[in-house]
Amino acid sequence: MLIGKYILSLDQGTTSSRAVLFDAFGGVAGMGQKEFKQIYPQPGYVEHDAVEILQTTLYAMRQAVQEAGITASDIAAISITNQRETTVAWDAVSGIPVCNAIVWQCRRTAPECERLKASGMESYIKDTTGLIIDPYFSGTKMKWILDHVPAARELAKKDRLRFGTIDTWLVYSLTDGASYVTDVSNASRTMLFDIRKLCWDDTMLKELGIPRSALPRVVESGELVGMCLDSVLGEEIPIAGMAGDQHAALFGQCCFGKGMAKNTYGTGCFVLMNTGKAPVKSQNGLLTTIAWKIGGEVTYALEGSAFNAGSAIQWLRDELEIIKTPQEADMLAETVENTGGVSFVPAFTGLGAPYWDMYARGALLGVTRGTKRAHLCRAVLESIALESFDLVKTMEKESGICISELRVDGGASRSRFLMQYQADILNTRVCRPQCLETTALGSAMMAGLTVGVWDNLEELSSIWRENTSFTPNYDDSSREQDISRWHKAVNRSMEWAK
Ligand SMILES: Nc1ncnc2c1ncn2[C@@H]1O[C@H](COP(=O)(O)OP(=O)(O)O)[C@@H](O)[C@H]1O
Ligand SMILES: O=P(O)(O)OC[C@H](O)CO
Repeated sequence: MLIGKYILSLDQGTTSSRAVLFDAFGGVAGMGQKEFKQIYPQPGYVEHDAVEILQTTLYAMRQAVQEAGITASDIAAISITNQRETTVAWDAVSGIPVCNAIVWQCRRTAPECERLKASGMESYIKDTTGLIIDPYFSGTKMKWILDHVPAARELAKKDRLRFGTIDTWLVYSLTDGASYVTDVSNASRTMLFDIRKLCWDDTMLKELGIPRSALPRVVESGELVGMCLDSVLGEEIPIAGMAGDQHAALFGQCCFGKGMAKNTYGTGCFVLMNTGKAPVKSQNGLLTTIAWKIGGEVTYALEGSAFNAGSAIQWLRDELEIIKTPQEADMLAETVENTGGVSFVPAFTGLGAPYWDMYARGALLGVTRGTKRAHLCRAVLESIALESFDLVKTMEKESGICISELRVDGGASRSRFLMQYQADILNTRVCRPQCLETTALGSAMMAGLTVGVWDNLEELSSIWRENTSFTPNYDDSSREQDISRWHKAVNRSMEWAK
């Protein structure tokens, strides 16, 4: 352990850019955070401004360092973890994006996905990339940009177009174009990457018309990839770790052993299970993905993804304006004994695992004249636990492993009501660690291993500490009733936008 040095972990999420400064004991020495605009140009479309993502990241980095009262020379390395699949396209010469980033939640490429399904590519895509055909992944987003943004096509002709997920965009910008890289975990979310051979897949590139020159070099999750410019924090700092946020969270929860799983409650909910050194092909609507590659060794994971979770709480706050803060939803939910028969399905942008319905849309059912906002808040919070129930049960069925303890993190895991209901509905212990910035911590751990702040996984495991445990306290018949009503509601929401 290298005491006295810090890792600056950049966690670029769907709703905010964060920077967390960790010390060698995994303690948080400083933090910066800034929300940015969510752009909804039309129903089903979600965009971000990539320049705003960079600016908010720079702001958060400086804020974290200032809060800790340290200087750049105290920072051993920077690590990057990011919302995955969100796709940026830019000009290699100017470094300027050609359009807004297309966010992972965006449904605009549903027609292209229909075409891929009709062309009989489904099983090839599943075998090669581990993924299911859905607008979620970056490949069809890149094709959409090439098809609809004339500047992108022009740049592609001149070999000047650069595509990237957010990790790539940030490293490129922080190194002034010197490093054009992505890590294996992010690459495995593009639908263009062969997760066994660990290279871009020519068949998929050809199928979607993506030029090879417009894709980054693929690196390990813990690797020295470049130097962050001295103009950012006053001195050059090595960038030594990169991973998709859900993969970093699995690492930060110290799920190093086969069969260990976590659920992250951010904008969406993502259950990942470490499946060891070989990819497991899912028969039940889960994704096969690369967890990380460290020290030359690849670890694989199974993933269940739900697209909307914390975003439903934000919807109560920002669109319905019936709460002022997420905490208020929690408080209101506790004031009623149940939802009063109300069910909510947060399918704002379709349904992910295990349903994979790109045409599902949000549903609010069972509303009566007596329905109060407290019932609605409770129904929204319960829906997050119920969709996670589907993910966990599918994971158990697929892996044959019973998840006896669910490690949780992410913004919405702060909700006491949600965590207790999660334990109740799963009939499983839910365990929340001391550090809820698990994504940032996991990414810091990857970089820390690279630069020698930590020496091995055992040392990292000693950093992880449980903070709160939620034990199930619900009777079987109520549990069964809630689950069956949830599935009835999910069925009503399906294919709504078709
Ligand atoms: N105290 C809280 N109770 C419930 N939900 C919360 C609370 N604090 C934050 N959230 C939810 O957490 C989400 C943000 O979590 P975060 O992990 O930062 O997500 P992301 O990385 O997707 O931006 C928001 O959608 C918000 O609704
Ligand atoms: O921003 P988050 O934390 O909800 O994570 C988004 C996921 O990476 C999308 O795949």
